[in-house]
Amino acid sequence: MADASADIEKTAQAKGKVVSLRGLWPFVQRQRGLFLAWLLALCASSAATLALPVAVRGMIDDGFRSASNIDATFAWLFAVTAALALATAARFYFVSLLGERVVADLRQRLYSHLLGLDPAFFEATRSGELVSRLSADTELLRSLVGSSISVALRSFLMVLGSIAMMFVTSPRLATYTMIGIPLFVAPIVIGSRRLQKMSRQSQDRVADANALASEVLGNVRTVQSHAREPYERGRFFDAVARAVATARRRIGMQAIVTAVAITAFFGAIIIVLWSGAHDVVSGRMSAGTLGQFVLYAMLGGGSVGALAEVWNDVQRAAGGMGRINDLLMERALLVAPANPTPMPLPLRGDIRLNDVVFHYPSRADAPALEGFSLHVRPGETVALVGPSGAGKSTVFALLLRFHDPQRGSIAIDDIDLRQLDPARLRESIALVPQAPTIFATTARDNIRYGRLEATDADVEQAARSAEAHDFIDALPQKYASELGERGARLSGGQQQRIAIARALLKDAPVLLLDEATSALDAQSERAVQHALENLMQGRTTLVIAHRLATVLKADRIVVMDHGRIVAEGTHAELLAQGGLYADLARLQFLD
Ligand SMILES: Nc1ncnc2c1ncn2[C@@H]1O[C@H](COP(=O)(O)OP(=O)(O)OP(=O)(O)O)[C@@H](O)[C@H]1O
Repeated sequence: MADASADIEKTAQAKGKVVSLRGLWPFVQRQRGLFLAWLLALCASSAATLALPVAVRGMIDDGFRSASNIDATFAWLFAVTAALALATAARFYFVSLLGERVVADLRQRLYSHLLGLDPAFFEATRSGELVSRLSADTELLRSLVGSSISVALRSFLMVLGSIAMMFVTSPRLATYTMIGIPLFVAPIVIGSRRLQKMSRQSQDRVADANALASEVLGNVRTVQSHAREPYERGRFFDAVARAVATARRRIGMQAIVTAVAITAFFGAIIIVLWSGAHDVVSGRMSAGTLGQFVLYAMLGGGSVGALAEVWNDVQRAAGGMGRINDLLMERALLVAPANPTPMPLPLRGDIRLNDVVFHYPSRADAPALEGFSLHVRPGETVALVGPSGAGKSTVFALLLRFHDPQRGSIAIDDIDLRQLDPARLRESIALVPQAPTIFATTARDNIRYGRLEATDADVEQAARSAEAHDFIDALPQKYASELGERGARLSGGQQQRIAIARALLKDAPVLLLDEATSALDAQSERAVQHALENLMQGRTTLVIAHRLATVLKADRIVVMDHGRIVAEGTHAELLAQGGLYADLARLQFLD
């Protein structure tokens, strides 16, 4: 949690190669109309800006000669200003909308791409990281397309236009200005580089403090149970103080750079004015022309500044796009074959694991299943028991085709899972996990997750069979009550019954049940057990068993250890054999 928030803040500062932004082009192309409208408005507003100094010269040189001249030049000035206002408004509108649309499109595509990736990908990637790609990085791109690129291109046009117009206005002054520029710009560039580094350090310090706060607040019970509030307060205060100290150095540097920039900018203009004033006095140049030149110089200088400022944003957005590109390049491996075998209807629910060898991608040295073979007949209930890490959950993961085994095969109704479309396969299997997910929505929609088209009556029917109806009915808004973090909190047993109701609605022929290890009170236990019996009726069931009642009811018990089956039989047979099962039973079921 702490890591994730620090990641979000730190990665958002990282810069990337500007070529990564090429990945954005297809998204911009899909908004061709808006893009062209923006370009047109951009050209119009740039032309109007560049026309302003010319209008000002007309005003200075001719405007004061007669009343009619005054009216004409001021009308011209007004027209240019009006054109500038209109074109700027249009540019702002088109480019902001372009930014919103491009990023909405990118977000949607990225999200649906992520949903299609393999479970193995999600095991290796933290969800906080993905959320940061979807939020912080796309936000960077929104401000890039919606503003920075526009500012960059406009400033670029302004720099080119101003330089050209400076040469048109006074080649001599323009040449001097060009020669003088590097002398003024060099200290600013050097200062800005240092400033950037300091600003990164300062952001890192802030991120450190935030990461610390998020870790402590996320685990506040542990902190309070150790009475470590003063200690944590001290740590946070130190972290904040470090952030302020770094920020102070940055602020000092920024003040100096600003002073140098102002001196360089206005100093240069004063020098140009001074030299131009001599030209005006000696009659080589009109006062209006000098005014025009100075305005172009200011426009050009200001635009260089804007370009430098925005360049930082462009590089940061490039970093974001690079990371998004990497995600978009991820390919799912567990996809449906070109011609998937259709799921048999009705599915009998015959399951066969044949000499399966499997290790998780991140654990090549440690096989989770080693030569594992199991046949579960249609309608049979098989209980998997074994110590922690024996490979029980892995059997479930392989049956759902979250991974493919490295050796051996897995078949349902004698069809190899690899010949099926994974989505169709998963529709035929209901999983009731140990800690079910309760979404932040109503109780009704939480159950309906099992079958989206189920009617309210179906949902209630499922809830009754899952022994969930009574407690839902007792909630303030009954089935319309919000659950999840901000809604009504449910007990472990109640959550399980919601999951059981979901599985009942799904009505899949194969059931994978991971019993909760945490003990429920006797009443909840009975309710859950009863709900499960309703659910298991007529389905092929594999259950990771932690309760005596479950193993007693199972047709067969399979004892696993180190990824292998070490014993098989009924409870009584296995107890009689002694060994691992007898030990486990003593610890788990019979205490
Ligand atoms: N996503 C994963 N990535 C890497 N290794 C994993 C992963 N999940 C499980 N393992 C490893 O695979 C082995 C089998 O784990 P599995 O979760 O199947 O055991 P289990 O019998 O279900 O244990 P428990 O009863 O504690 O849930 C263990 O050694 C475990 O560390």
